[in-house]
Amino acid sequence: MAEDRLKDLRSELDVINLELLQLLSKRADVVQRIGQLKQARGVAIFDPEREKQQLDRLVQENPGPFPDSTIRHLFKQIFQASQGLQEEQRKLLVSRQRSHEDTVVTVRGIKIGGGVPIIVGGPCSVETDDQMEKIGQEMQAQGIQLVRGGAFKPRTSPYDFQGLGEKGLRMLRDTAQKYGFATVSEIVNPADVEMAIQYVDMIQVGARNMQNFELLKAVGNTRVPVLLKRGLSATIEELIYAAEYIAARGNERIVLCERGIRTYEKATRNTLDISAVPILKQETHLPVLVDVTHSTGRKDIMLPVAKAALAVGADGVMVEVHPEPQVALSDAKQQMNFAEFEAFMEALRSAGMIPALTNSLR
Ligand SMILES: O=C(O)C(=O)C[C@]1(C(=O)O)C=C[C@@H](O)C=C1
Repeated sequence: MAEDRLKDLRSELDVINLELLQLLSKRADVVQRIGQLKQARGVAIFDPEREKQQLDRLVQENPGPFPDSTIRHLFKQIFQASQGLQEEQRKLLVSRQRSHEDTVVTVRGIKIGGGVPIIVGGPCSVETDDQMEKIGQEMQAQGIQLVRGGAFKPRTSPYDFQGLGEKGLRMLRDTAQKYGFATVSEIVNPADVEMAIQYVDMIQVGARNMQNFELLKAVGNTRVPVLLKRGLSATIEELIYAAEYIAARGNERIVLCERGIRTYEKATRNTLDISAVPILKQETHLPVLVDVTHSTGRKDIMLPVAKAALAVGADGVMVEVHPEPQVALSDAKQQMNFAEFEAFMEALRSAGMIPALTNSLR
Protein backbone atom coordinates (compact mmCIF):
# COMPACT_ATOMS: atom_id res chain seq x y z
CA MET A 1 0.00 0.00 0.00
CA ALA A 2 2.74 2.45 1.10
CA GLU A 3 4.70 1.37 -1.98
CA ASP A 4 1.77 2.37 -4.22
CA ARG A 5 1.52 5.75 -2.52
CA LEU A 6 5.23 6.42 -3.12
CA LYS A 7 4.86 5.44 -6.75
CA ASP A 8 1.86 7.74 -7.18
CA LEU A 9 3.63 10.69 -5.61
CA ARG A 10 6.66 10.08 -7.77
CA SER A 11 4.47 9.99 -10.86
CA GLU A 12 2.96 13.27 -9.74
CA LEU A 13 6.47 14.72 -9.46
CA ASP A 14 7.36 13.46 -12.92
CA VAL A 15 4.46 15.40 -14.34
CA ILE A 16 5.42 18.53 -12.40
CA ASN A 17 9.01 18.18 -13.62
CA LEU A 18 7.82 18.20 -17.20
CA GLU A 19 5.67 21.25 -16.51
CA LEU A 20 8.65 23.01 -14.93
CA LEU A 21 10.75 22.07 -17.93
CA GLN A 22 8.16 23.51 -20.29
CA LEU A 23 8.07 26.72 -18.26
CA LEU A 24 11.87 26.94 -18.19
CA SER A 25 11.99 26.55 -21.95
CA LYS A 26 9.27 29.15 -22.37
CA ARG A 27 11.23 31.49 -20.13
CA ALA A 28 14.44 30.77 -22.07
CA ASP A 29 12.68 31.70 -25.28
CA VAL A 30 11.75 35.09 -23.86
CA VAL A 31 15.29 35.49 -22.51
CA GLN A 32 16.67 34.94 -26.02
CA ARG A 33 14.32 37.53 -27.46
CA ILE A 34 15.45 39.99 -24.79
CA GLY A 35 19.02 39.00 -25.68
CA GLN A 36 18.47 39.94 -29.33
CA LEU A 37 17.03 43.32 -28.39
CA LYS A 38 19.90 43.97 -25.99
CA GLN A 39 22.42 43.09 -28.67
CA ALA A 40 20.73 45.34 -31.23
CA ARG A 41 20.72 48.20 -28.70
CA GLY A 42 24.24 47.53 -27.45
CA VAL A 43 23.01 46.89 -23.89
CA ALA A 44 25.00 44.78 -21.38
CA ILE A 45 23.75 41.26 -20.76
CA PHE A 46 24.09 41.24 -16.96
CA ASP A 47 21.52 43.52 -15.31
CA PRO A 48 21.82 43.24 -11.49
CA GLU A 49 19.07 45.82 -10.95
CA ARG A 50 16.57 43.79 -12.96
CA GLU A 51 17.62 40.60 -11.17
CA LYS A 52 17.12 42.28 -7.78
CA GLN A 53 13.63 43.48 -8.76
CA GLN A 54 12.64 39.95 -9.74
CA LEU A 55 14.11 38.38 -6.59
CA ASP A 56 12.37 40.91 -4.31
CA ARG A 57 9.05 40.19 -5.98
CA LEU A 58 9.54 36.42 -5.78
CA VAL A 59 10.45 36.53 -2.10
CA GLN A 60 7.44 38.72 -1.44
CA GLU A 61 5.16 36.19 -3.12
CA ASN A 62 6.92 33.12 -1.73
CA PRO A 63 4.16 30.75 -0.49
CA GLY A 64 6.72 28.41 1.19
CA PRO A 65 7.75 25.89 2.27
CA PHE A 66 11.10 26.84 0.67
CA PRO A 67 12.81 29.56 2.71
CA ASP A 68 13.43 32.89 0.93
CA SER A 69 17.15 32.15 0.75
CA THR A 70 16.46 28.99 -1.25
CA ILE A 71 14.14 30.83 -3.63
CA ARG A 72 16.84 33.47 -4.15
CA HIS A 73 19.42 30.78 -4.76
CA LEU A 74 17.28 28.83 -7.25
CA PHE A 75 16.33 31.90 -9.24
CA LYS A 76 19.87 33.22 -9.21
CA GLN A 77 20.80 29.95 -10.94
CA ILE A 78 18.11 30.54 -13.55
CA PHE A 79 19.36 34.10 -14.16
CA GLN A 80 22.89 32.81 -14.62
CA ALA A 81 21.79 30.16 -17.09
CA SER A 82 19.79 32.82 -18.95
CA GLN A 83 22.86 35.05 -19.12
CA GLY A 84 24.74 32.08 -20.56
CA LEU A 85 22.12 31.75 -23.31
CA GLN A 86 22.41 35.42 -24.19
CA GLU A 87 26.22 35.20 -24.28
CA GLU A 88 26.01 32.17 -26.58
CA GLN A 89 23.78 34.20 -28.93
CA ARG A 90 26.44 36.89 -29.18
CA LYS A 91 29.15 34.55 -30.43
CA LEU A 92 29.44 34.71 -34.18
CA LEU A 93 28.41 31.53 -35.99
CA VAL A 94 31.78 31.42 -37.75
CA SER A 95 33.76 32.03 -34.56
CA ARG A 96 36.06 29.48 -33.00
CA GLN A 97 34.06 29.76 -29.78
CA ARG A 98 31.11 28.22 -31.62
CA SER A 99 33.06 25.19 -32.82
CA HIS A 100 36.34 23.81 -31.59
CA GLU A 101 36.36 21.43 -34.52
CA ASP A 102 37.68 22.68 -37.85
CA THR A 103 35.01 22.93 -40.50
CA VAL A 104 35.76 20.92 -43.60
CA VAL A 105 34.06 22.28 -46.71
CA THR A 106 33.40 19.59 -49.29
CA VAL A 107 33.13 20.66 -52.91
CA ARG A 108 31.97 17.74 -55.08
CA GLY A 109 33.67 15.33 -52.71
CA ILE A 110 36.89 17.38 -52.53
CA LYS A 111 37.74 18.35 -48.99
CA ILE A 112 39.00 21.82 -48.13
CA GLY A 113 40.30 21.82 -44.56
CA GLY A 114 40.89 18.79 -42.44
CA GLY A 115 44.61 18.39 -42.92
CA VAL A 116 45.39 17.71 -46.59
CA PRO A 117 46.26 20.97 -48.39
CA ILE A 118 44.66 21.63 -51.74
CA ILE A 119 45.92 23.56 -54.75
CA VAL A 120 43.26 25.49 -56.64
CA GLY A 121 44.49 26.37 -60.11
CA GLY A 122 43.26 27.76 -63.37
CA PRO A 123 43.23 30.85 -65.53
CA CYS A 124 42.32 34.32 -64.37
CA SER A 125 39.63 34.44 -67.08
CA VAL A 126 37.91 31.85 -69.20
CA GLU A 127 38.71 33.04 -72.72
CA THR A 128 38.53 30.43 -75.49
CA ASP A 129 37.66 26.76 -76.02
CA ASP A 130 41.25 26.10 -77.01
CA GLN A 131 42.58 27.74 -73.82
CA MET A 132 40.17 25.73 -71.65
CA GLU A 133 41.04 22.47 -73.42
CA LYS A 134 44.73 23.05 -72.67
CA ILE A 135 43.87 24.00 -69.09
CA GLY A 136 41.84 20.81 -68.71
CA GLN A 137 44.74 18.63 -69.81
CA GLU A 138 47.30 20.45 -67.69
CA MET A 139 45.19 20.54 -64.53
CA GLN A 140 44.43 16.85 -64.88
CA ALA A 141 48.10 16.02 -65.41
CA GLN A 142 48.98 17.96 -62.26
CA GLY A 143 46.27 16.33 -60.16
CA ILE A 144 44.35 19.57 -59.64
CA GLN A 145 40.83 18.76 -58.51
CA LEU A 146 39.35 22.22 -58.07
CA VAL A 147 39.75 24.53 -61.05
CA ARG A 148 39.17 28.27 -61.06
CA GLY A 149 38.22 30.40 -64.04
CA GLY A 150 36.73 33.89 -64.13
CA ALA A 151 33.65 34.66 -66.21
CA PHE A 152 32.53 37.87 -64.47
CA LYS A 153 35.58 40.06 -64.05
CA PRO A 154 35.42 43.15 -61.85
CA ARG A 155 38.23 45.12 -63.51
CA THR A 156 39.76 48.38 -62.41
CA SER A 157 39.20 49.90 -65.85
CA PRO A 158 35.81 49.66 -67.56
CA TYR A 159 37.70 49.30 -70.85
CA ASP A 160 39.44 46.09 -69.76
CA PHE A 161 38.08 42.62 -70.62
CA GLN A 162 35.02 42.07 -68.45
CA GLY A 163 34.70 38.29 -68.87
CA LEU A 164 32.44 36.07 -70.97
CA GLY A 165 29.62 35.93 -68.40
CA GLU A 166 27.30 32.92 -68.57
CA LYS A 167 29.04 31.63 -71.69
CA GLY A 168 32.31 31.52 -69.74
CA LEU A 169 30.67 29.58 -66.92
CA ARG A 170 29.36 27.09 -69.47
CA MET A 171 32.84 26.65 -70.96
CA LEU A 172 34.29 26.12 -67.48
CA ARG A 173 31.62 23.54 -66.70
CA ASP A 174 32.19 21.70 -69.99
CA THR A 175 35.92 21.45 -69.32
CA ALA A 176 35.22 20.29 -65.75
CA GLN A 177 32.84 17.61 -66.97
CA LYS A 178 35.31 16.37 -69.54
CA TYR A 179 38.23 16.18 -67.10
CA GLY A 180 36.40 15.47 -63.85
CA PHE A 181 37.11 18.67 -61.87
CA ALA A 182 35.08 20.69 -59.47
CA THR A 183 34.92 24.40 -60.33
CA VAL A 184 34.99 27.77 -58.63
CA SER A 185 34.13 31.07 -60.30
CA GLU A 186 33.43 34.60 -59.16
CA ILE A 187 29.97 36.12 -59.18
CA VAL A 188 29.52 39.86 -58.73
CA ASN A 189 25.80 40.39 -59.06
CA PRO A 190 23.39 38.88 -56.51
CA ALA A 191 20.89 38.37 -59.36
CA ASP A 192 23.35 35.98 -61.09
CA VAL A 193 23.77 33.59 -58.16
CA GLU A 194 20.87 31.30 -59.07
CA MET A 195 22.06 31.10 -62.67
CA ALA A 196 25.69 30.52 -61.66
CA ILE A 197 24.98 27.54 -59.41
CA GLN A 198 23.61 25.68 -62.43
CA TYR A 199 27.22 25.68 -63.70
CA VAL A 200 29.73 25.98 -60.85
CA ASP A 201 30.37 23.92 -57.72
CA MET A 202 31.68 26.80 -55.61
CA ILE A 203 30.96 30.50 -55.82
CA GLN A 204 33.71 33.01 -55.27
CA VAL A 205 32.98 36.35 -53.67
CA GLY A 206 35.91 38.42 -54.82
CA ALA A 207 37.97 40.94 -52.90
CA ARG A 208 36.16 43.91 -54.42
CA ASN A 209 32.83 42.47 -53.35
CA MET A 210 33.69 41.31 -49.84
CA GLN A 211 31.34 43.91 -48.42
CA ASN A 212 28.69 43.65 -51.13
CA PHE A 213 26.20 42.69 -48.46
CA GLU A 214 23.40 41.84 -50.91
CA LEU A 215 25.75 39.40 -52.65
CA LEU A 216 26.76 37.91 -49.28
CA LYS A 217 23.09 37.43 -48.40
CA ALA A 218 22.35 35.91 -51.80
CA VAL A 219 25.12 33.31 -51.51
CA GLY A 220 24.12 32.78 -47.88
CA ASN A 221 20.66 31.79 -49.09
CA THR A 222 22.13 28.98 -51.19
CA ARG A 223 23.76 25.85 -49.80
CA VAL A 224 26.61 26.02 -52.29
CA PRO A 225 30.22 26.33 -51.00
CA VAL A 226 31.52 29.88 -51.02
CA LEU A 227 35.09 31.09 -51.42
CA LEU A 228 35.19 34.45 -49.69
CA LYS A 229 38.20 36.61 -50.46
CA ARG A 230 39.46 39.29 -48.14
CA GLY A 231 38.84 42.81 -49.43
CA LEU A 232 41.84 44.84 -50.53
CA SER A 233 41.49 47.19 -47.60
CA ALA A 234 39.52 45.00 -45.24
CA THR A 235 40.59 44.16 -41.73
CA ILE A 236 40.53 40.57 -40.52
CA GLU A 237 37.52 41.47 -38.39
CA GLU A 238 35.65 42.80 -41.42
CA LEU A 239 36.39 39.57 -43.30
CA ILE A 240 35.01 37.56 -40.38
CA TYR A 241 31.85 39.68 -40.31
CA ALA A 242 31.46 39.24 -44.08
CA ALA A 243 31.62 35.46 -43.53
CA GLU A 244 29.04 35.85 -40.76
CA TYR A 245 26.64 37.47 -43.26
CA ILE A 246 26.76 34.24 -45.26
CA ALA A 247 26.54 31.96 -42.23
CA ALA A 248 23.66 33.98 -40.74
CA ARG A 249 21.57 33.00 -43.79
CA GLY A 250 22.19 29.34 -43.06
CA ASN A 251 25.13 28.61 -45.37
CA GLU A 252 28.18 27.64 -43.32
CA ARG A 253 30.05 26.11 -46.26
CA ILE A 254 32.52 29.00 -46.34
CA VAL A 255 36.21 29.00 -47.19
CA LEU A 256 38.15 32.18 -46.41
CA CYS A 257 40.90 33.44 -48.68
CA GLU A 258 43.74 35.78 -47.81
CA ARG A 259 44.83 37.50 -51.03
CA GLY A 260 46.96 40.38 -49.86
CA ILE A 261 46.03 43.83 -48.70
CA ARG A 262 46.86 47.28 -49.99
CA THR A 263 49.83 48.91 -48.30
CA TYR A 264 52.50 51.43 -49.28
CA GLU A 265 54.80 48.61 -50.46
CA LYS A 266 55.31 48.57 -54.21
CA ALA A 267 57.58 45.53 -54.59
CA THR A 268 54.54 43.26 -54.67
CA ARG A 269 51.10 43.86 -56.16
CA ASN A 270 49.57 43.60 -52.68
CA THR A 271 51.10 42.80 -49.31
CA LEU A 272 50.36 39.24 -48.27
CA ASP A 273 49.21 39.36 -44.67
CA ILE A 274 50.65 36.00 -43.73
CA SER A 275 49.66 36.46 -40.08
CA ALA A 276 46.02 36.59 -41.16
CA VAL A 277 46.17 32.83 -41.79
CA PRO A 278 46.86 31.65 -38.22
CA ILE A 279 44.65 34.45 -36.86
CA LEU A 280 41.71 33.35 -39.02
CA LYS A 281 42.32 29.73 -38.04
CA GLN A 282 42.33 30.77 -34.39
CA GLU A 283 39.35 33.13 -34.54
CA THR A 284 37.13 31.04 -36.83
CA HIS A 285 36.53 27.37 -37.52
CA LEU A 286 36.57 27.88 -41.30
CA PRO A 287 39.20 26.65 -43.78
CA VAL A 288 41.62 29.28 -45.09
CA LEU A 289 43.28 29.46 -48.50
CA VAL A 290 45.98 31.86 -49.69
CA ASP A 291 45.90 33.33 -53.19
CA VAL A 292 49.58 33.60 -54.00
CA THR A 293 48.97 35.11 -57.43
CA HIS A 294 47.04 38.21 -56.43
CA SER A 295 48.90 38.77 -53.20
CA THR A 296 52.32 38.87 -54.83
CA GLY A 297 51.65 39.61 -58.49
CA ARG A 298 55.15 38.12 -58.99
CA LYS A 299 55.89 34.70 -60.35
CA ASP A 300 59.48 34.74 -59.05
CA ILE A 301 58.40 34.57 -55.40
CA MET A 302 55.22 32.50 -55.71
CA LEU A 303 56.86 29.27 -54.58
CA PRO A 304 58.41 30.54 -51.31
CA VAL A 305 55.22 32.45 -50.57
CA ALA A 306 53.12 29.33 -51.15
CA LYS A 307 55.44 27.38 -48.84
CA ALA A 308 55.10 30.07 -46.20
CA ALA A 309 51.30 29.98 -46.50
CA LEU A 310 51.20 26.21 -46.04
CA ALA A 311 53.75 26.41 -43.23
CA VAL A 312 51.56 28.82 -41.23
CA GLY A 313 48.58 26.51 -41.57
CA ALA A 314 46.73 27.46 -44.76
CA ASP A 315 44.43 24.70 -45.99
CA GLY A 316 45.56 25.33 -49.53
CA VAL A 317 46.87 27.74 -52.09
CA MET A 318 45.24 29.32 -55.11
CA VAL A 319 47.27 30.07 -58.25
CA GLU A 320 46.55 31.42 -61.68
CA VAL A 321 47.77 29.38 -64.63
CA HIS A 322 47.40 30.11 -68.34
CA PRO A 323 48.65 28.26 -71.43
CA GLU A 324 50.02 31.52 -72.85
CA PRO A 325 50.11 34.16 -70.12
CA GLN A 326 51.63 36.79 -72.42
CA VAL A 327 48.42 36.89 -74.49
CA ALA A 328 45.99 36.45 -71.58
CA LEU A 329 43.08 38.90 -71.56
CA SER A 330 43.59 39.65 -67.86
CA ASP A 331 46.47 39.41 -65.38
CA ALA A 332 48.91 38.64 -68.23
CA LYS A 333 52.00 39.34 -66.12
CA GLN A 334 51.23 37.28 -63.06
CA GLN A 335 49.79 34.03 -64.42
CA MET A 336 52.16 31.05 -64.56
CA ASN A 337 52.69 29.20 -67.81
CA PHE A 338 52.52 25.41 -67.74
CA ALA A 339 56.27 24.87 -67.32
CA GLU A 340 56.33 27.30 -64.39
CA PHE A 341 53.26 25.66 -62.88
CA GLU A 342 54.75 22.20 -63.18
CA ALA A 343 57.97 23.34 -61.47
CA PHE A 344 55.88 25.01 -58.75
CA MET A 345 53.83 21.85 -58.13
CA GLU A 346 56.88 19.61 -58.20
CA ALA A 347 58.69 21.80 -55.67
CA LEU A 348 55.72 21.70 -53.28
CA ARG A 349 55.42 17.95 -53.72
CA SER A 350 59.07 17.26 -53.13
CA ALA A 351 58.97 19.49 -50.04
CA GLY A 352 56.19 17.16 -48.83
CA MET A 353 53.81 20.11 -48.55
CA ILE A 354 51.15 18.70 -50.88
CA PRO A 355 50.30 15.06 -51.66
CA ALA A 356 52.31 13.21 -54.30
CA LEU A 357 50.68 12.54 -57.65
CA THR A 358 48.92 9.19 -57.64
CA ASN A 359 50.05 6.64 -60.22
CA SER A 360 46.99 7.10 -62.39
CA LEU A 361 47.87 10.78 -62.78
CA ARG A 362 51.54 10.35 -63.57
O1 LIG B 1 15.59 41.21 -18.17
C1 LIG B 1 16.66 41.11 -18.78
O2 LIG B 1 17.31 42.10 -19.16
C2 LIG B 1 17.21 39.80 -19.06
O3 LIG B 1 18.16 39.70 -19.82
C3 LIG B 1 16.64 38.60 -18.41
C4 LIG B 1 17.43 38.19 -17.17
C5 LIG B 1 16.60 37.05 -16.54
O4 LIG B 1 16.88 35.90 -16.79
O5 LIG B 1 15.62 37.39 -15.86
C6 LIG B 1 18.77 37.67 -17.59
C7 LIG B 1 19.95 38.33 -17.30
C8 LIG B 1 19.99 39.64 -16.69
O6 LIG B 1 21.05 39.78 -15.77
C9 LIG B 1 18.72 40.00 -16.07
C10 LIG B 1 17.57 39.34 -16.28
